[in-house]
Amino acid sequence: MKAPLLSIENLACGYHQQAVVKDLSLSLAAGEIACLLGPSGCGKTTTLRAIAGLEPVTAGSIRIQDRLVSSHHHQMPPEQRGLGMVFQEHALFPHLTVADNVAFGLRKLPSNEKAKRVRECLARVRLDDMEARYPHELSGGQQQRVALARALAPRPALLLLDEPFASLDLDLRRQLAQELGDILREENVTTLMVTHDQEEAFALADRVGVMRHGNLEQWDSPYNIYHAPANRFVAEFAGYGAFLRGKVTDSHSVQTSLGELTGRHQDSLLPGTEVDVLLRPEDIVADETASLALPITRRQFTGASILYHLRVSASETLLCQTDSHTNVLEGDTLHVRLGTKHLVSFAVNSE
Ligand SMILES: Nc1ncnc2c1ncn2[C@@H]1O[C@H](COP(=O)(O)OP(=O)(O)OP(=O)(O)O)[C@@H](O)[C@H]1O
Repeated sequence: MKAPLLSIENLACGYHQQAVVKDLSLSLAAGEIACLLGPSGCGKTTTLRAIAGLEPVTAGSIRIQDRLVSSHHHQMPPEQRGLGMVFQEHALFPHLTVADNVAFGLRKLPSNEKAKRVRECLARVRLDDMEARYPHELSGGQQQRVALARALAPRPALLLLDEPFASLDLDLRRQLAQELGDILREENVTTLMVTHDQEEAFALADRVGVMRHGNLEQWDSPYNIYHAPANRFVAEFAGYGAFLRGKVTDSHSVQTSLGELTGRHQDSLLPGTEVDVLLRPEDIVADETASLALPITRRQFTGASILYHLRVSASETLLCQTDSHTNVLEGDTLHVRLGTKHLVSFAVNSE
């Protein structure tokens, strides 16, 4: 089997004797795009900084292209790791033009090749007409594109992006995130990116890592993170959803207050086990002919769809997503049926 481009084994690192990243292992194949997600302070940036060689490692190892770059006993300097980086506050050189900023990492190339690569990278990020401008003459989004072009120019083995669009407004962020996917795939550059935005991660990544308290809870495809979450934390963190209490009846069903839910269980749970079943908004289907009618406690109109919060009991609320023409108002009831295709259930009180 081909060696992964990035391989991290049992990584631990932190600050001032305090462990921030604990026993983290993952691998990334060449050309793959991966996103790290997780609540603020869970160690995403620290992981990226350790890969970049900016933080020492207290245990475990990091390999890039099968070369050991970090372990407790060995730390290769950042500039020898073959990385491109765009970090949150990654300032461009203010006294250099856009073209000179992008050319910065290409000092070893002959000048005609350098100029060609600069033009190519600026075209990739759609800034080909801005070569002569200075950073202060660009918008925030354009500056981030230049930072990306600069990081891509030397054809890094691995690109590390730490919330590159965090400072931009939501519309621009979404647009750039979409373009970023195209740019990365055209350049065929292996990428590890930190983001707060789960939708951005799902849209962009081949692989998503969900972190909590310095641990990597799951490293998987976006589909599996969403539909087969490893635990309750991942289920709640990645995407909308609600839990409904029930009791396992057999390998294909759970009895709940709303009737029997059927589908294959993700894990083997013994009959009689009390569980919380994860129901995503698309598992609850609005259907005027359905006999089940639940009161609407909240209605979130997003333009393309509406997310209804439906009261099941004092402690249970379900979410139902419909197209935005379903014009039922808060306080009314919505007729729904349960449309689960598989069961994601966690034993009550499980982590
Ligand atoms: N230079 C530092 N010195 C000491 N502690 C630090 C330092 N940098 C980060 N930390 C601490 O390490 C923990 C992890 O921080 P990190 O920046 O990796 O989190 P994160 O998941 O990237 O968070 P965010 O999403 O808010 O950027 C936090 O508790 C933070 O306070």
